[in-house]
Amino acid sequence: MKIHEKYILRCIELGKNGLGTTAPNPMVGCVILCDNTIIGEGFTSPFGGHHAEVNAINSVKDKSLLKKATLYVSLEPCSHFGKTPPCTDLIIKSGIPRVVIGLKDPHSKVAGKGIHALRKAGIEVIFPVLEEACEDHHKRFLTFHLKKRPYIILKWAESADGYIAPTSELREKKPQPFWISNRYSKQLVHQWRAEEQAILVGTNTVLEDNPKLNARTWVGKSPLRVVLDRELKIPSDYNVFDDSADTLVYTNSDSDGPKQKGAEIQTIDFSRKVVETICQDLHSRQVQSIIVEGGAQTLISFIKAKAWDEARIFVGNSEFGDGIKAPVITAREIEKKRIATDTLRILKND
Ligand SMILES: NC(=O)C1=CN([C@@H]2O[C@H](COP(=O)(O)OP(=O)(O)OC[C@H]3O[C@@H](n4cnc5c(N)ncnc54)[C@H](OP(=O)(O)O)[C@@H]3O)[C@@H](O)[C@H]2O)C=CC1
Ligand SMILES: Nc1c(N[C@@H]2O[C@H](COP(=O)(O)O)[C@@H](O)[C@H]2O)[nH]c(=O)[nH]c1=O
Ligand SMILES: [Zn+2]
Repeated sequence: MKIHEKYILRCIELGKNGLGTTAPNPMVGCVILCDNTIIGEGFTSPFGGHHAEVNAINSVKDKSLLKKATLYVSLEPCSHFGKTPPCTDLIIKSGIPRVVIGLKDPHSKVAGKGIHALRKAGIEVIFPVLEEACEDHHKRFLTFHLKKRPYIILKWAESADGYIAPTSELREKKPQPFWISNRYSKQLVHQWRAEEQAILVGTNTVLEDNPKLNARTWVGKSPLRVVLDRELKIPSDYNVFDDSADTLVYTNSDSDGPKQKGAEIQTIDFSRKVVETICQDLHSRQVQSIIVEGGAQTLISFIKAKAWDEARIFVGNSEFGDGIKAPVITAREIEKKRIATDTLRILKND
């Protein structure tokens, strides 16, 4: 591996520390190298805080070394005033002579302007380096800006014979999820929930499972719970309206419906292109990533609309024989691994 690639990879590793806290900012990583020694490192602080470049420069003890250092960063440094001043100004002021950038920023406020500002100041700029790996790392941010919708992760658990739920006779009367995957997978799902900004489920899933949809067995913020409820029939004492996370309800009903405590009720037209409408609305709310957790009808509507980027499928070891069929999906499998008794398959929609 070439030297620049090695340090851009390190930037990606550092950037991962920002997963779940930086959005709508990208989770950037930054390394400062002098005489083959790392003298500073940083990653994006939680939203509103410092960018990765600022944290990396601040971490350098002997600032005089910056005059002969190289700064590596996974995404083009910003050149505009957002919540914080432009990183390009700080890099130029610090006297760093060389900057290596993984990927150009697609954000209309940056898009090459950062590179231009650095070069104009006489800094040597090298880019792109490990562009594909940086694109993958910044997939949420890129999808949001380029496709004008959140990065969409479909997730479900299916039995060994391909069902997401058994027949209603097999289920208990009381609303609760019928578990297919094991408790290790369940905790992993809570980790995933803490990594994304929102989670969406269909009406039947809420009525039949009364799910909590939070990240209660993991550290971090629970996502915004997004619930489809065309006729506002979900009872207001259901778990999705508890105070463990915010909730947004998409409805077609202009009647007042039950008064869901604290939940935001958004009326949309359910008669056409529902998935596209939801994607647009979530984009306007600055939601950069969402997990769609089911049920089958909801997942299938996202698959049909080609509105998905990744599918994470747990396959359990029990067989149901009958029930609600899991969605059928064909895409490139990027990972397959065992989680105790479960198999986890991750597919990518290229
Ligand atoms: N194993 C697993 O991973 C999971 C299993 N499940 C199980 O799945 C079952 C529920 O699945 P399923 O019956 O398919 O129901 P869903 O949870 O997908 O809900 C379907 C309903 O949601 C509304 N809806 C969903 N998508 C759209 C859309 N694009 N446009 C308009 N309305 C939409 C409609 O309600 P309306 O008709 O009122 O307008 C529709 O009837 C439950 O038994 C649950 O336990 C659920 C999640 C995950
Ligand atoms: N049954 C099933 C899942 N079901 C999903 O999890 C939801 C319950 O979430 P919570 O109330 O927060 O625990 C449920 O409504 C459905 O969306 N998930 C899985 O990983 N494996 C499983 O076997
Ligand atoms: Zn910046």
